[in-house]
Amino acid sequence: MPLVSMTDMLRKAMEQNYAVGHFNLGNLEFAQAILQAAQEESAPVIVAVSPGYFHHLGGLTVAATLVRALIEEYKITVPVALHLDHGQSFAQCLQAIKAGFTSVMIDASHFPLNTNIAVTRKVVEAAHALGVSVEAELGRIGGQEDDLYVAEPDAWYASPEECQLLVQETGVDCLAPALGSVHGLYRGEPKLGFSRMEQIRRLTGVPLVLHGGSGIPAEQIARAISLGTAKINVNTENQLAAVQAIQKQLAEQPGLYDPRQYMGAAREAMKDAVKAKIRQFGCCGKAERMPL
Ligand SMILES: O=C(O)C[C@@H](O)[C@H](O)C(=O)COP(=O)(O)O
Ligand SMILES: [Zn+2]
Repeated sequence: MPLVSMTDMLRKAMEQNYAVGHFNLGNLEFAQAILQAAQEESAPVIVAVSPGYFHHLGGLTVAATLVRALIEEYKITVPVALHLDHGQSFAQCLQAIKAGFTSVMIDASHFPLNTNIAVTRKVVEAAHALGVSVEAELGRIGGQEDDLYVAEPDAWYASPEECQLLVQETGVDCLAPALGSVHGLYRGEPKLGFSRMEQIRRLTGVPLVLHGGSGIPAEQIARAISLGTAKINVNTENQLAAVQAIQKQLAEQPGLYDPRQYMGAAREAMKDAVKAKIRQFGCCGKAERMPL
């Protein structure tokens, strides 16, 4: 089955009130777990690679080749989009497209709005000419730069009017507005900006993306989906599932050294974690089967 862009899968998700899971690729076992879970749940899925992992994975071409090979080997028939996560520049987005990615995110959110619009528009023009979907970001999603947000609390929540302008001026396929979610573990209860989310959905009309999808309570996920969130990014929960499974194996068998055993346990734990997210997002059974 060929890889597909995110455009149709996200439009359908928004119309039918569910979200497609975006899961980041950390190594071989992540790829295996994500693809097998999606296939077993009959769900479209987004496999994502962020720049911090390029070196670890051996580069973008290795990541793309790995995903394509596993799709063929496992006879995956659900739609799979291969997505560049948090792309940092026009050049990096082109590099991903050249490597075979079918979707890119251009994260120009740290620039002033005009520059964000200009960079995003350039990526959209190049990507759309090749049938590749584009995600943009506005505002700043917390995580490693938490101190910045203490100094600039408004940056946690994107302005609906600026989101409208960004979408109108660029033609992006989906938008990740900062709405109080953070990457990694939450310190306390997440406080998503639902009224802004509703306004942004109304003003932009595009599927919305929720970054920092790990650790958000189920009722907030359901509410976000009801307000137009059609893509939810998850990484930390899969990483935790993997490391906890490895720790358990090693605690039970301290002399263990065969990676098939401890990495196999990690893969099974991630597969269960991905399946649970797919079900929580209402995406189970939503795949239109693709030809092999
Ligand atoms: O960790 C990465 O490199 C990717 C993440 O930024 C991803 O885009 C994301 O939003 C996942 O958030 P998490 O579930 O809080 O790790
Ligand atoms: Zn993210």
